[in-house]
Amino acid sequence: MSGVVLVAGGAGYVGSHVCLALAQAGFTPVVYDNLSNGHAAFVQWGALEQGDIRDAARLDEVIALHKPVALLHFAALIEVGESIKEPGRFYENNVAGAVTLIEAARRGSIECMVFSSTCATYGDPVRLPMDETHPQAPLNPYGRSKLMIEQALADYSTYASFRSVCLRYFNAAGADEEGRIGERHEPETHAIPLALQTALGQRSGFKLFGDDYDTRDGTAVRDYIHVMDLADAHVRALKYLLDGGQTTAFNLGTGTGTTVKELIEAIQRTTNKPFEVEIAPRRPGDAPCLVADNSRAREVLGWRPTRSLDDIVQSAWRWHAAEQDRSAG
Ligand SMILES: NC(=O)c1ccc[n+]([C@@H]2O[C@H](COP(=O)([O-])OP(=O)(O)OC[C@H]3O[C@@H](n4cnc5c(N)ncnc54)[C@H](O)[C@@H]3O)[C@@H](O)[C@H]2O)c1
Ligand SMILES: O=c1ccn([C@@H]2O[C@H](COP(=O)(O)OP(=O)(O)O[C@H]3O[C@H](CO)[C@@H](O)[C@H](O)[C@H]3O)[C@@H](O)[C@H]2O)c(=O)[nH]1
Repeated sequence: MSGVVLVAGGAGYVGSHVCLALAQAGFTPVVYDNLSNGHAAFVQWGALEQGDIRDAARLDEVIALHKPVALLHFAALIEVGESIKEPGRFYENNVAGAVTLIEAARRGSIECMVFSSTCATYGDPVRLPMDETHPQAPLNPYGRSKLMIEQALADYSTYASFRSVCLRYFNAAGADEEGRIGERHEPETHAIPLALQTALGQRSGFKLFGDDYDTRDGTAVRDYIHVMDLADAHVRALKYLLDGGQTTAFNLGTGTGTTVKELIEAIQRTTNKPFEVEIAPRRPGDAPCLVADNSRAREVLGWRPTRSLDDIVQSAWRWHAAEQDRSAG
């Protein structure tokens, strides 16, 4: 399969890795990004069209120019803490922006889209691992903004023949194995980059948020999934839709949980640089344990995560160490 695909938010962390996988699979990604949190240097596998998803006229222009066959939508504000402080920005960008984008796609005769959703739409687990039928009760405006678009997409499918796949990522992590792109969020709030920056001496210590959870070592459990495994799932979801597949959602996680302590051990082993870990209070809004049941993506998309936690940490370490060298040079 081939064709031009519009990648909204493709200059960001996950979107740029998906562009790499799309190009490897024979597609032509065109990135549409306002560069608010993205990086022009991450756009290496197709054109960059600068623009905002809330700008209908600019979207019409770009879609008319490139005539994409499908849309992949990553463009969003992503920081949970910020969403609690400024919910309106999240509803404006992630909800109103997504609707503007979907409407532009429909005007441009695009019939389907892949949407970046999140396990944060589930909220506190009522059973583990979580499958796609798990109740969705987000704990914060970020998660709710994503759930609202999932619900809008269900209506677009039922009433407007606009099909979609919602991909509910668990914890995206790691980097392109060749070190061309990686995770660069500003400010950074994710555990792996923060710990690696601590190992590099860029931060004085790592704060571990809570060691009093009801888990095997008291620290929170997450399902870390390699960003290139995520990218592979996007290519499969796109092909599924282009083959006429119906609207649905898939969990993207490995099915294996890792505690924060285990994660820090893996990072110290790989980097061989011990660093100080301070036990801090729980971070508000954090669930004790989030682990995916990924059976549906395995069965319907034929997807299998192939990279381990060590692969995640090693690829991320290479990227962060090279970033440090780049900024020093
Ligand atoms: N990183 C994770 O662990 C994770 C987990 C679950 C879901 N997600 C979802 O995946 C997607 C990508 O996340 P990421 O980590 O790559 O984030 P990111 O911030 O690196 O990428 C988001 C991109 O969207 C762009 N963008 C934001 N608002 C825009 C707008 N109004 N118009 C145009 N471009 C805009 C940013 O400039 C950035 O390039 C997001 O939708 C996020 O909610 C991420
Ligand atoms: O300095 C830190 C940072 C994180 N953690 C812990 O490490 C784990 C992972 O945290 P993080 O990397 O911040 O990811 P999550 O908060 O698990 O991921 C959320 O954040 C994403 C937004 O980027 C959402 O999309 C995901 O769905 C959502 O689960 C959690 O238990 C945190 O409490 C620490 O102990 N210290």
